[in-house]
Amino acid sequence: MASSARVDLDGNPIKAMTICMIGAGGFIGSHLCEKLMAETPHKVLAVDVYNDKIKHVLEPASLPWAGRIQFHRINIKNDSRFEGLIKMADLTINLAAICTPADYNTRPLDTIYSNFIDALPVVKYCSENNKRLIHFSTCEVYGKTIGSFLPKDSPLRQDPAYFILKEDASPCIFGSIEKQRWSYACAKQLIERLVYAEGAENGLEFTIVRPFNWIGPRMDFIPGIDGPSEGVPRVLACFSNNLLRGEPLKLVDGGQSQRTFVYIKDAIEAVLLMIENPARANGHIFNVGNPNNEVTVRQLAEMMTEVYSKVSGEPALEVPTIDVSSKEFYGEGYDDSDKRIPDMTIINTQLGWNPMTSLWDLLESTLTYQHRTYAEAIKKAISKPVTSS
Ligand SMILES: NC(=O)c1ccc[n+]([C@@H]2O[C@H](COP(=O)([O-])OP(=O)(O)OC[C@H]3O[C@@H](n4cnc5c(N)ncnc54)[C@H](O)[C@@H]3O)[C@@H](O)[C@H]2O)c1
Ligand SMILES: O=c1ccn([C@@H]2O[C@H](COP(=O)(O)OP(=O)(O)O[C@H]3OC[C@@H](O)[C@H](O)[C@H]3O)[C@@H](O)[C@H]2O)c(=O)[nH]1
Repeated sequence: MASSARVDLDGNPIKAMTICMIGAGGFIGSHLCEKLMAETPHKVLAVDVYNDKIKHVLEPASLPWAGRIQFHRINIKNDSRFEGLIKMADLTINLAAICTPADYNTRPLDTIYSNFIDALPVVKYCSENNKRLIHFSTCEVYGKTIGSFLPKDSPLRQDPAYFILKEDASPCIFGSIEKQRWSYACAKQLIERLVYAEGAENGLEFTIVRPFNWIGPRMDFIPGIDGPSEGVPRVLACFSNNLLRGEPLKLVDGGQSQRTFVYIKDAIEAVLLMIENPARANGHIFNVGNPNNEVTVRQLAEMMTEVYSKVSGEPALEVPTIDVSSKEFYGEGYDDSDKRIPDMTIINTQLGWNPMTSLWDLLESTLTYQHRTYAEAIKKAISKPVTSS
């Protein structure tokens, strides 16, 4: 429940604010809207082209927070009405982006436009109107680790100095231009530099967030159910789809890449701290991830298979995974980040935030949600007779 006695990390009362949230209808936006409505007195001007994932927060009118959230169906690419919303707000949060790897090498122009060009007016309007901005970047701006360039048997590969990713020290290492996978990371890096420069030269109050694989309910879509049958979402949804359909999980290039996964609900706590502690968050770039939840993609597949069997009551497949090449799975121009462990010093020091949820626990709650939400629809889709055209 919203309460007027809420205080920030320095003990000062938190004043209710109006937040313009662009990309509010997506995975992260939906969780942030829920949190802001259920636990704070803030108002949200929610901007997106879709609202399916936040319908339950917008309706019915009897919701306890009705009147504190408004949905504006605006495509920021070609509709400048959002400038008015930024002017009405105290803070703008920009989440809008194309952010699925299957798009980076196959739709590089859309990817670059979405992550750089379309974000430009948001930064400009915030700067010109002296409005605070929280901009969502990505851990992909780090690209590959320095350690990945060392010989395979080099003992230095075990040295954290060669793989831990630090906001203020690590370089951004991308592949060649033909590896169009990096179109996204490069566009995100340039918009980060622009936001930073607006802060340095024009006094823009900004915070940049670098999410490290946030996962949980409502992430992306299940192909053929609530998204295109040929679509390729991020790994959580790809593997969920395989499990729901009783198919082996596809391991790209052997599933050797490593990731750290953080539960969306933990990560949202970090974002709320940024929102409500501007003095501690402004001018900073924050890694937001869980360094304790590191696995290879192969280990993730094995764990998801075990957890899904537990929550669905269905036996695991005898052959739970198959290998596919990245060219076959993603097409020409794909490349990968080898390893992503966030350094947590800055977010610990500034905001005292630490993630709480283990990978097993977050998969258990997420796959319970996936099973409850999609199992029936998948059963129906599979049992439909194939019609010849
Ligand atoms: N989920 C993660 O782990 C993760 C990791 C790194 C970075 N990020 C970043 O966080 C942000 C949000 O990610 P997400 O996982 O919620 O993705 P998402 O795709 O679920 O959400 C993005 C939302 O932005 C909206 N959008 C895109 N273009 C728009 C436009 N032109 N006008 C209006 N709305 C538009 C989409 O409709 C979508 O609802 C992105 O900037 C992404 O790059 C996310
Ligand atoms: O079915 C699949 C899907 C994916 N994968 C692999 O799983 C790993 C993770 O893939 P994801 O689709 O979750 O995406 P990545 O972690 O590579 O990038 C993500 O990172 C941070 C954000 O900016 C973006 O949301 C996205 O770019 C990759 O190595 C990918 O090749 C599989 O092995 N099988």
